[in-house]
Amino acid sequence: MPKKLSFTVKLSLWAAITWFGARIYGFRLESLAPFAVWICGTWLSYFILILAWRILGRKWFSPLKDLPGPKVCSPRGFTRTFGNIIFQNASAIFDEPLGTQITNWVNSIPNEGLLHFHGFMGTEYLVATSVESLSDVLTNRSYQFQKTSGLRRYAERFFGRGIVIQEGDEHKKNRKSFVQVFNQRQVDKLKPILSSKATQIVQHLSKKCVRDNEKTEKLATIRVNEFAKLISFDVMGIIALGMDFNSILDQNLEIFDLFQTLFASDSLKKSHFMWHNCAPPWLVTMFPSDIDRQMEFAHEQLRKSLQQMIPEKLASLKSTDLSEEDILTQIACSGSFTHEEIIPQIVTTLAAGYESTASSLSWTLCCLADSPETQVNLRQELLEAKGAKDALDEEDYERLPLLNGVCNEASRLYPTFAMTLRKAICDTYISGRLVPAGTYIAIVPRAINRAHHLWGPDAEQFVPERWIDRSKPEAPKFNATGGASSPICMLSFLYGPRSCVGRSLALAEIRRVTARIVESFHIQKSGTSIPQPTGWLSSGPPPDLDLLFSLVE
Ligand code: HEM
Repeated sequence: MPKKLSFTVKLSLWAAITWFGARIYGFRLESLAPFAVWICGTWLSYFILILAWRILGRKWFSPLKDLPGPKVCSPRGFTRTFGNIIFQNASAIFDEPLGTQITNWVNSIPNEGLLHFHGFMGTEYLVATSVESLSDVLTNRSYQFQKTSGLRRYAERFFGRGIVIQEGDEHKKNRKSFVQVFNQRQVDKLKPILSSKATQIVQHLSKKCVRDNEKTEKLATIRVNEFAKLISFDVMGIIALGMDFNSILDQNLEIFDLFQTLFASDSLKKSHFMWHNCAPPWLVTMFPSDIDRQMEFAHEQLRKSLQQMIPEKLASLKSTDLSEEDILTQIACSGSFTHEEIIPQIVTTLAAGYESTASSLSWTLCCLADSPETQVNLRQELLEAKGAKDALDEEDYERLPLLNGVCNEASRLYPTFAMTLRKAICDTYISGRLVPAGTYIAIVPRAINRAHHLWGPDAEQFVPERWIDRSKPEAPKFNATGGASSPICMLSFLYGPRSCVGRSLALAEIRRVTARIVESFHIQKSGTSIPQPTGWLSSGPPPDLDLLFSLVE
């Protein structure tokens, strides 16, 4: 079967079908109604032929058809047979919570590193499930797999052309500059700023506890995801732009709302993205929705502010001799980008870091609320490390085994980017298997992070201990792979040349805020269990989830 029908072949096919349609329906017609029947009939024939070609052709002739995979699951609300033929397992791609079906397949279908399934109109998907297949997609041949055109179009329209959606040589070149901006020395310089922000958060929470409940227990109900977003917004302001928005103190909330409009990933955004992904671009442009307008407005406002800030930053730098640590300054001074290129890079970085860090922090606090024993042990670890000091040293946060275990385990169980898709741009190989160009590869951090064959039978439970090496009981230390055979088994930040450049920074922030909160508060659930993740691209706890914070005496 040919890999791709060229445009000329498609056009000839279309012309032939139209001609046949005309022969069948058209030549005997005299009025307008039959003419409409002719048009519809022609297109229906065309549609059925393409459908049969795409669905049955791919099913019968696919070189991947012998790979194990799931049976077709019936999409809800559609007549079984018709729905099955058209949609097949497409619901696995837009699942809620994202990646749940694929996680079940990975844990229930025996395979040797690759699962295979068909999606909408017979589109072929592979799921990489072993260290070898993941290494091929994410490191060895990473530039042969690109992000989907739907995602790139969407991100470019609303965030601009930043590193997250760049491919090939353009990505390689810009990645080098980003790696320099986010290097360890740079992150180390930002750590004291993160610590002082964490202190401010705790002071604010303490006041809230007293304010909310003066008479009885000092208890406050915190809408955890909302709260984490304010923290993340303030921290992104500091690290990306060099300014503290102080939204945690109710300042600059109008800029926070712009961030929310642009970057928040809720269920409305999911349908918005699905529409942008599935409908032809001209149709999307022709019928702009309210969300389109709001996001474009927010993007424009952010762009204008950045446009104003860049020359000011560069001018102030001449006098301060490059002492500022924020990403905007660093990118502006790297000399790798023009003024116009800096803006989309910054907006994309904000998009990549804002919601993801907020969700990871929320999940860490939720997991601790669900595991009171871990909370007590962690408080103990923090108290012992602090000893007679006023506060932990910066190195303590990176060293303490349970603190690191808790943060890594929460982010393993609840990866904020639960699934991402790639498309093979040429014929290539994964685990020695030929993969034809055009095949989609589902990289599913939720499934890999919870895979029993990689993490053991307790893969779906919260076990911070797996990250602690107790081979020397008197000196337990952090185990960077969590007991898995390779670091690639923990995919929350992905792996290889397209992995998260902000990983160290995000973890440094989460550690500091978590440690300061656990030192000062007991965290309790308000319901009976931890809820399921919600959201489109990044999955966080439901927006209305409350946690109860009470002051530690
Ligand atoms: C816990 C928080 C975070 C998580 C879970 C996370 C996760 C990820 C993941 C999974 C990717 C790869 C996306 C893909 O290719 O499909 C990514 C890319 C990226 N992240 Fe993060 N991220 C976090 C925080 C941050 C922060 C704080 C920043 C910056 C301040 C940041 C900047 C970036 C950038 C620039 C990329 C694009 C890298 C590239 O394409 O080469 N991230 N992140």
